[in-house]
Amino acid sequence: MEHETPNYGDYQLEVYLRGLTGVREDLPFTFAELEARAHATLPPDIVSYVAGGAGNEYTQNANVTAFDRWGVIPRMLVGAARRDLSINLFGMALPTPLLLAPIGVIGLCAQDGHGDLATARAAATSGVPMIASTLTVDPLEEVAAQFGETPGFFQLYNPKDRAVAESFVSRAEAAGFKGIVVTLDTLQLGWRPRDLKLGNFPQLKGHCLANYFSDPVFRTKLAKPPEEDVRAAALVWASELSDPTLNWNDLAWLRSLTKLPLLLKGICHPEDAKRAIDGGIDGIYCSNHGGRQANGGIPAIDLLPTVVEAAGGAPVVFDSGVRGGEHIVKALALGASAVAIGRPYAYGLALGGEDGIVHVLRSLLAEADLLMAIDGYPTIADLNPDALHARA
Ligand SMILES: Cc1cc2nc3c(=O)[nH]c(=O)nc-3n(C[C@H](O)[C@H](O)[C@H](O)COP(=O)(O)O)c2cc1C
Ligand SMILES: CCCCC(=O)C(=O)O
Repeated sequence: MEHETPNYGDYQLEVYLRGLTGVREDLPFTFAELEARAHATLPPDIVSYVAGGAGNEYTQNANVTAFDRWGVIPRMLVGAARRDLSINLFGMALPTPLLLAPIGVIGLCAQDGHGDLATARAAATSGVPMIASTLTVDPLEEVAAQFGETPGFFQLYNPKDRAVAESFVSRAEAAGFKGIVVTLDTLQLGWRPRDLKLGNFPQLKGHCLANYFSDPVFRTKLAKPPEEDVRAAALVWASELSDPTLNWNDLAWLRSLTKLPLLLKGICHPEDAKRAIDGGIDGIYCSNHGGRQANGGIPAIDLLPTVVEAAGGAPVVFDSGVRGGEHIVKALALGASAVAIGRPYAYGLALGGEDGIVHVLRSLLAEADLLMAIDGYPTIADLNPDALHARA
């Protein structure tokens, strides 16, 4: 059978031959180096915001180390010369199992302050869909215009005023987004000591609110337009961004927002997953927000298997702690339908703009693909819990 996707591991050869292939030789190949160099490049308040997590960051760090509990069991001579990493998500044929997680300040990780547009272009180049945050620097229509053939998802923070939510979703539909992600774990902002210490919340300075400020329904709430008084507009935004009273009785209303595939982000309990699917939600997004929201939580990967089981075959997107190809392979083996990348691409953007994101994605895919080749799992369908050994 002819495989549609390339062997992503071939990036290794391109890198070795970089003098001939034009690969950027100045970009890192490990997360540790990516992070260290991005932190040295970005302004300190952005480093604090992107790198920081809730409390003493136990959950944030455990998200990553929890993957070490699992080992991929090598299988030999299974015929893994060609791999197929393609997936089908809500009827969309995607070349890879990756997505770009919504990152609210991604705009500010780019030198020109338009990182949303660079991310959208990287999505177009790589075929990895971007989940654009509500909190983009550029209006969602301008972000979507960069997607090319790659489908995009829009992430909604459900605002207090339902008319604002409806406005965002209808704008996203009109702009051509192919799915909506409603984030549930940020009804209140977490306790983030790094930012507290700096008195740092970028949005309160009016950063990354241009999409919000471009919304005609939101603008009706402002005494003066943001162009005249950005501080006052940011304060209205802060009070309106999220409805902390949202609850399961609102599920039917959430469902009624769109006919597009609808996912709920932040679901980590099997009963919540079941309730969402029973209520007509199309997919679950299992995530603990990278440990930025609640400290003392369980690493998200530990909760993925029961969420997958409860979702009963509905797609489950996973993020939180994915730093390398092995993490992608393990999340897929534990039942994720797709894996979203968070901080690594923000750092790739900081170091190399659109090229930096593409490099990070290609590196992650190469590492995952070579692991599947070497350990004998040629397709994503071959990855299941039997591929993993759990250390006690
Ligand atoms: C700087 C930053 C901003 C974020 N903004 C959003 C956002 O606007 N909406 C959202 O649903 N999640 C947001 N997230 C959470 C990510 O979508 C994702 O769940 C998280 O980054 C995964 O953790 P990891 O990056 O440690 O792998 C943000 C994460 C970071 C690091
Ligand atoms: C009010 C939430 C801001 C964006 C976000 O999700 C994050 O910083 O993690």
